[in-house]
Amino acid sequence: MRPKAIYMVPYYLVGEVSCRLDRKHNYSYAELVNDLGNSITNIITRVLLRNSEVGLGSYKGHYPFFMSSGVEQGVIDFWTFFDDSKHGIKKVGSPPCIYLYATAKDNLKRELTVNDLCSGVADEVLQQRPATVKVDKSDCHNIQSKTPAVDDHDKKENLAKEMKSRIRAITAFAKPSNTSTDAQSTRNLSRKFDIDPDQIASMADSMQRAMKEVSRVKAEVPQNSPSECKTVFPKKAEPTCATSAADAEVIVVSDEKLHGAPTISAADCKTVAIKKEPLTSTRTPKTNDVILSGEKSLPESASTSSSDDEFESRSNGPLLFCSGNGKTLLIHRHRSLSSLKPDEDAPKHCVTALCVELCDYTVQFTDENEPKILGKGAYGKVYLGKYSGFDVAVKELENFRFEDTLDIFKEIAINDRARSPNVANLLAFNINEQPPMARLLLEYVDGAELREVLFDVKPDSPNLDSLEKRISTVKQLLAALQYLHACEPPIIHGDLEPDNIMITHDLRVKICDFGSSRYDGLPEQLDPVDLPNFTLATTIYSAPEILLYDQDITAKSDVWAASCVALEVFVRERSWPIGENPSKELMKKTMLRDRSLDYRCAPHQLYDFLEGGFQWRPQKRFSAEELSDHLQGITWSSTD
Ligand SMILES: Nc1ncnc2c1ncn2[C@@H]1O[C@H](COP(=O)(O)OP(=O)(O)OP(=O)(O)O)[C@@H](O)[C@H]1O
Repeated sequence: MRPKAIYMVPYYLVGEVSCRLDRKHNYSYAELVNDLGNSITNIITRVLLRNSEVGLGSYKGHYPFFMSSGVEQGVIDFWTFFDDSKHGIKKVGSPPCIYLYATAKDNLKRELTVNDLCSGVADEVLQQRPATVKVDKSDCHNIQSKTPAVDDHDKKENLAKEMKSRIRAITAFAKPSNTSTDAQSTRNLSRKFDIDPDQIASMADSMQRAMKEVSRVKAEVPQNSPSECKTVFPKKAEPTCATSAADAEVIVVSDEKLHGAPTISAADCKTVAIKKEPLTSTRTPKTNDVILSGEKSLPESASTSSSDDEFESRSNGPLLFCSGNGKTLLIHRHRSLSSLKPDEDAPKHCVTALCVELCDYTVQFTDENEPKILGKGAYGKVYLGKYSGFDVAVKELENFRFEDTLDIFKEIAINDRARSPNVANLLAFNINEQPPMARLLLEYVDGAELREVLFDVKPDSPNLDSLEKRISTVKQLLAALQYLHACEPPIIHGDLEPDNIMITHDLRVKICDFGSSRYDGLPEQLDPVDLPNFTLATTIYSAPEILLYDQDITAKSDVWAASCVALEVFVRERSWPIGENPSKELMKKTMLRDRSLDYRCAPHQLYDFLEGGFQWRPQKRFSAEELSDHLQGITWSSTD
């Protein structure tokens, strides 16, 4: 039997780094960080943390991805893991393998695959001085074709040995206990491996930090986590700003504070400093924002310091879940906070927060000992779960093909980024390749689908029995849409319909299911939706350009769908009178015949609003913002 060879290749560079998700889609580092980046970098980090014991030779997860161990101003340290026994080096290159695309300072641009790393091409590339090598991006592909296939077992073993010896040498050099990291030993190592001494010093520095992080994570990840990974969440995502978990009971720091402070002390934890910046359509989230969500908004009065006594006597459950920029925060229930009433109208403060906590969830069972199912979708079921005492929704996606993993990453990345009070926010996730299973832990929406609220009312469903409630529902829906479209890059939901919109018992709107979403305006090759197996669902909420002309979803097609939903909310009838699931052909025929929906049964004040939303040509159609403004401007009389 072949020995199970697991290699970890430390790979360092100073400069930009980008990664590509498959052969076709390149992501520059800037895009990685600013657009998909926060999510993707962190997703990968999280996957690895959750599915693996990180450290030399102990990767047990299924993803031959790299792990970012902290990004600081253009310097990224990461390791590449690949598991020879599971995927084989030959497998490298088939999606969803992540390629590393190294761009050292100045003009050195080379695409590196794991194959390259293994065969030494990476080292060659890295050894070339950025200033003296100018490689055009178009050359990237050549590297791959020039790279010899590493099929031969002995050859792989030799490469592995070589890699390991390098790792050992640099690791020994970088060990915190090694006091001989002087100029001489740097020179020795530099000669031995033919690497620039400055680079050696920076590698050693990175390595030291990385090793510290690895030991910390290793100590924190429970032993049984890799196989039973469903309950494991990362402890901490941002080593450079980290504090110890013990300090992390209540940490909400303002942007300024986080940026200015390399560490957060226990004293900071006792101070809840809220950055008072409400999220509006014009104020889209910034990279470091974390938007409070969860059970309660943190009321303004919480921004005062609390006494030590109170701090000590907090109870166990987290008060708020925050996540964003890879940092997930559980702010624990604090006596002084928990006694406060939730402030319905509190602005959704943007705060920067850090520290995530290792946490478990369990699925909740009915009296008949069956898991409580909240809903079903195309891929799997959504269960009611419990997480640190709080109800959560656990969306399980099963039996997807390995190639579908990218789609799932996309849903996760977008859901993670789409943080709004009117979105069912993503709290955590994990992905298992074998058996194929992805779990998204979402904020639980205690209510019902809008479809049920409108068309299948149950006695305990939230109800929209007054005009005021219906107006508020549509306003919230448009606010959510406006927010998504104002993100940078804009997020297109792509599947707005009453099944994917939930209404809580206190009549808050929460948009779910980002499975069909995409980022708008990214060039085609950057768009993760542009995958071979991606098909757009057409429903009675599809805009004409999608249904009739097979165009891509856009912000304007979301507006069409939202207008259909708005009409349904107001008239409590299906927008198109052709049943719930008409065939595509019937839909097309009806749309071509009628050209527009009949909205004469809606309140007359809404005619202009609906006309704006149902403009046939997307260019003429209102934006979510215009629609929202229009609705705000309508005056209703008491008899309406
Ligand atoms: N956060 C949540 N809280 C409560 N219920 C939820 C939540 N998320 C989803 N559900 C329920 O589960 C159902 C299916 O969820 P969702 O639409 O996200 O799954 P899906 O597999 O993506 O579905 P689709 O087939 O539409 O793609 C929803 O319609 C809703 O009833």
